[in-house]
Amino acid sequence: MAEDGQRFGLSDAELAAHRTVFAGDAMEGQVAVISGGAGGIGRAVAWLYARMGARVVVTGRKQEKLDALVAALTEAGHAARGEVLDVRSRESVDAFWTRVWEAEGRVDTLVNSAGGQFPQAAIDFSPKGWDAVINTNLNGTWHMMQAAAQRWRDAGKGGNIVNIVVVTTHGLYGVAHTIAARSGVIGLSKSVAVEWAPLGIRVNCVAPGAIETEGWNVYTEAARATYPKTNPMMRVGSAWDIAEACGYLAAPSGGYVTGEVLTVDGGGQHWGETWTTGKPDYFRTEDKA
Ligand SMILES: CCCCCCC/C=C/C(=O)SCCNC(=O)CCNC(=O)[C@H](O)C(C)(C)COP(=O)(O)OP(=O)(O)OC[C@H]1O[C@@H](n2cnc3c(N)ncnc32)[C@H](O)[C@@H]1OP(=O)(O)O
Ligand SMILES: NC(=O)C1=CN([C@@H]2O[C@H](COP(=O)(O)OP(=O)(O)OC[C@H]3O[C@@H](n4cnc5c(N)ncnc54)[C@H](OP(=O)(O)O)[C@@H]3O)[C@@H](O)[C@H]2O)C=CC1
Repeated sequence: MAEDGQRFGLSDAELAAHRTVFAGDAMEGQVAVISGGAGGIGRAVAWLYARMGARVVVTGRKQEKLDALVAALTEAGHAARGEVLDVRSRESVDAFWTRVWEAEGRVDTLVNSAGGQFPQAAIDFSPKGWDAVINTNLNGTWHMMQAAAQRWRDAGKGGNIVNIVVVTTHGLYGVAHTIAARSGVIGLSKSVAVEWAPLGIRVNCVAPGAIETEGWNVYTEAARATYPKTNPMMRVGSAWDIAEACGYLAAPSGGYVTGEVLTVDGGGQHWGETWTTGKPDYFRTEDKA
């Protein structure tokens, strides 16, 4: 957590009222599972999907965060429940999917938003730190994807998966572990989009740019202050920007889209610099002219 313990992102009240282009029945009668569902992006997805008519099942490691979100959604008249789940444990993931299927009778959409990393020069990564990031972001995402796909195959009915990743088109300084993990998720998603098409399963990724959420507490204030300048729009995005991309992919609007990476970064992959650990002198070419 940052020294200042600052709060970032949208509140439940804001997410409940945020303007949306999606119809209130776009996901009517459907069930959506959202890992990391009480985090900044996952929470926005949960609110949007609930407002589109879906029953939402949110998971994460912290019971109190899930309870608060479920209470807010329920109070607003939406169907929601939360379950503690560490996506790194394959055993827990399988047990979770068995319970959800028994309780809900179906799942239509899985959004993998559980994830994260810490900023550090790659040369200093400890084996434990590397494993934490790879196990959470690559293995955890895979556990959820495969467990969902197996249930869809066994039920003879498809579904769709949205994996929240990171923009991997160029080196992102200070987070090489996560670029390795997310590149794996993107490659995996493209491969299984093909393998699982006969099962009626679509698999896509959303790659956010700098999106203001509580997850930003892991970065220094100085690094965060540069995030608006990482893209040609010269501003950060909100979790709602990512939620609406997930809405497009899960609803019938995304019905002919699979194996795709939808980048929502204000154009940051085309212009801009991101320095999660600060810009080293070596790269300050403007001072060396
Ligand atoms: C295109 C432009 C975009 C730019 C924006 C920035 C890019 C991305 C931003 C985001 O994604 S923000 C939202 C995501 N949220 C987070 O990242 C939250 C913080 N991260 C996590 O919680 C990660 O999931 C985690 C770090 C993998 C958590 O895993 P775990 O719970 O197992 O962690 P720990 O037990 O705390 O640590 C395990 C191990 O990892 C090493 N380590 C952890 N933190 C640091 C650190 N700050 N510095 C160095 N090393 C760290 C360390 O080895 C830990 O072991 P111990 O030393 O504690 O024994
Ligand atoms: N915000 C941004 O600028 C960007 C975000 N992203 C990615 O988007 C995703 C969501 O990030 P965001 O919402 O911003 O971050 P948050 O930190 O707010 O949310 C991440 C959530 O993931 C959950 N989580 C972490 N590890 C595990 C685990 N092992 N098992 C289950 N749940 C876990 C946490 O739940 P709990 O606290 O309960 O453990 C947390 O609620 C992440 O993958 C992130 O890296 C990508 C690019 C930019």
